[in-house]
Amino acid sequence: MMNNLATKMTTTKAPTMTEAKITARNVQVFYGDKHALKDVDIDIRPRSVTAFIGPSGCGKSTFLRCINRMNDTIASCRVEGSILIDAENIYDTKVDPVQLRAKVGMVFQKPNPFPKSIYENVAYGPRIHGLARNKAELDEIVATALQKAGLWNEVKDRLDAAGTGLSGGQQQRLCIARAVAVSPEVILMDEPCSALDPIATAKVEELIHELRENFTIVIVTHSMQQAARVSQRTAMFHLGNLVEENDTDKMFTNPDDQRTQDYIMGRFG
Ligand SMILES: Nc1ncnc2c1ncn2[C@@H]1O[C@H](COP(=O)(O)OP(=O)(O)OP(=O)(O)O)[C@@H](O)[C@H]1O
Repeated sequence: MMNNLATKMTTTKAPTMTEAKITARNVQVFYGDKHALKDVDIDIRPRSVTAFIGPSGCGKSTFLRCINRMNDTIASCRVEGSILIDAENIYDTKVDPVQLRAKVGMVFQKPNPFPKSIYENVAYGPRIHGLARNKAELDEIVATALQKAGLWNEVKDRLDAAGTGLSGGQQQRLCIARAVAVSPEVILMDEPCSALDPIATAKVEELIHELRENFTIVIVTHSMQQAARVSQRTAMFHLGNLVEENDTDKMFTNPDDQRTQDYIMGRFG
């Protein structure tokens, strides 16, 4: 027994701080006088999917937007505390939010392609960030991003067609291709499937599964089933507090916090 335990202890490496891709400490968010997020501490692991769950208004999207400083665009919003990505404080005055958002891409609830061609939707980011030296390189980046987003075969013969002419599910994968095209390290997804039908949802979930090999993904979802299907870690928010963060399997079978238990059993929210 002791031997088994000793073997387990030497072979199972405990997660350490250095393994975190994103480290948040004492994060507080205010909208004017409203204290929307209170004292959030979390370590988010690289190349894995972390799901944020919790009842409406608990602060999931607010915290997600802290990770690429999208809250900077809301005048009444104030963020305190620190968020490190690869040990760099993204709230440091030296950090350029535009560069940060290339490193930390975002996919929104409603697919929002630009009113331009499929090609231009994907090429826009790499072009403004100077990632291609010529048209051939840009073509390559666009094709690769569309392949990674699982959309290439459906659109390769009509790259000049309008992005807005695609189905909702295809538009969302186009937005994922747009995020992937600038080679981000983190992809934030705010309820990316809420406007999609079950088939399109399944495709996006499959895609999340594949993208996890190369990207750190954080997803806000109202669907417990989706969190269970796509994530390895789950964080539960309630009334502006992060009440529990755990392995997804444990979270949905034997959570530590009564509020998580009540939420996943549908007792509130
Ligand atoms: N732009 C804003 N201005 C003022 N208050 C806001 C703003 N955005 C969010 N809030 C408030 O902050 C709190 C957290 O909102 P947030 O959208 O982060 O919650 P959520 O958990 O993502 O909710 P939902 O699941 O409904 O999207 C809520 O009380 C909300 O009303």
